Amino acid sequence: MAKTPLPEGFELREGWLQPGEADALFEALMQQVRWEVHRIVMFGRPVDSPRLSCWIGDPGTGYVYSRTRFEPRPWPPALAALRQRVDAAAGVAMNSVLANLYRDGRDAMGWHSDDEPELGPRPVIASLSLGGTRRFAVKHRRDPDRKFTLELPHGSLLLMHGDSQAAWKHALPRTARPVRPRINLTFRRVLPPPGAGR
Ligand SMILES: O=C(O)CCC(=O)C(=O)O
Ligand SMILES: [Fe+2]
Repeated sequence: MAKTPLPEGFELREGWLQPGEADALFEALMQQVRWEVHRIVMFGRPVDSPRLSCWIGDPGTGYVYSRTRFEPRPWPPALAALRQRVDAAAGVAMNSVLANLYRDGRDAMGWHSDDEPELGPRPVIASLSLGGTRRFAVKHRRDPDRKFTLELPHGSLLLMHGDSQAAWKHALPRTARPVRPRINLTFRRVLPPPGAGR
């Protein structure tokens, strides 16, 4: 069936992983990832983020997120081979991934863009979804009439590139529907700080 094309900079590949492969990856990540509550700063106050997370990456890919610095944990075995496939799909050598576990419909992520300076001006982000399908909401930063939602099913890969972060915000809203736990992996390429390697 024909689907409405997404705005430039967004591309959804459903069934990027076969269901069996996606099931196995979900189970492996549940075991291998050190899931923790990240504290973020909101309106100047520290709050627990409503989900479990783990920042994973190569050494030197420390990352500031919601004004909190995270040092990456090493890559779990389940991601070692997957990483190369993500790189091939995205056309970028990813060096880090933010893993999020949404335990139920109350876990969520608020409106933001992945526009941290460490990612450079037009980052490529590859977002792999596993487990329960959740709705991903996108809205334009300047034009409130431009917005859309996407269902992100088990095994799907959402690629965001170009102006997707500079011009748009995204969120993973809460839902009152019963939903299975969901893991999302957003692979990123953190650039070395200016002056590094000289
Ligand atoms: O869970 C999702 O699909 C979104 C995650 C996200 O936006 C992020 O990690 O920056
Ligand atoms: Fe994001």
